[in-house]
Amino acid sequence: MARYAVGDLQGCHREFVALLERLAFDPHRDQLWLAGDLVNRGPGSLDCLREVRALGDAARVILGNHDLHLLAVARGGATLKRSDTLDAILAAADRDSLLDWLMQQPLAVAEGEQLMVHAGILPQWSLPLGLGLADEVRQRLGSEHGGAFLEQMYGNQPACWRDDLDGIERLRVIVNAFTRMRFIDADGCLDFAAKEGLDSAPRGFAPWFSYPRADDPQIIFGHWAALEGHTPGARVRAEALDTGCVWGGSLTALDLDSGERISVPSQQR
Ligand SMILES: Nc1ncnc2c1ncn2[C@@H]1O[C@H](COP(=O)(O)OP(=O)(O)OP(=O)(O)OP(=O)(O)OC[C@H]2O[C@@H](n3cnc4c(N)ncnc43)[C@H](O)[C@@H]2O)[C@@H](O)[C@H]1O
Repeated sequence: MARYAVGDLQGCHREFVALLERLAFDPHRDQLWLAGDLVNRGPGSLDCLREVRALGDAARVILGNHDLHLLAVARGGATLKRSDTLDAILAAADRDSLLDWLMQQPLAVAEGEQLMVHAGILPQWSLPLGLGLADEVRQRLGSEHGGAFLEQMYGNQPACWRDDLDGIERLRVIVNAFTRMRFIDADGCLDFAAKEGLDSAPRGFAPWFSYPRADDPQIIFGHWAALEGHTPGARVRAEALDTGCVWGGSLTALDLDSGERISVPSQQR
């Protein structure tokens, strides 16, 4: 059995198919972890959703900010943005079953010492605490209050985690850390403005992976395309897998057992 993790698809369906072929991926035998952002910005979001869901138990999926945006538009009253490419999903005959499936996905997946998250994990969250917090969001999304939560999810405040946060403020920090984080300060407060390379760090902020942790999981993440798969200065075991397929880069898989990276070139642009 082979186990692979793949970075952000963002609707890069042709590249996804090419990558699975390249891996000789067999869903009866192998396992595929997907680091979130299956959809948006690329042209094949609907096909990506269908393809991943069809993998059944062979796929382990987490939610990224764009997946949550799709859910917020479909079920939380949020509006589409001009750059969104989600119309085909919203108009699809199987829309509801796809969205029901997506809504059940977690914010984190862990096996042994390996953790997969979309954006990252705050350095002050141990692995068990982080998994518990991710589960709080999963339970809310999967509950009868899931739609109400999606209506309140957007927002940048509070920017800092506190153990005593509760209600929507608590859930919002959890969502933002797991799905939108790039730069944080020494107190673990999130910046939401800088999206590009490491030299775009605001004063007093640094990449989340440059802060040491008390434990040492291997942290597999996507989200940050400008890293181009690299984590210079990391003080944790971090594997950046968003190699910017939708921006003309490549789609990358990490062999979770050997550490080998396998990429196919983007066909976008
Ligand atoms: N709780 C919540 N609150 C608020 N919003 C929420 C939310 N939950 C979900 N959302 C939603 O999240 C969605 C995305 O928000 P945005 O704010 O538009 O997304 P983003 O940070 O740009 O994220 P993205 O995932 O696209 O980043 P990427 O690194 O690929 O691209 C980032 C930049 O990197 C650049 N880039 C890519 N490759 C690069 C490279 N090699 N070098 C330099 N720059 C590169 C790109 O040009 C791009 O500008 C929105 O629809 C929003 O509604």
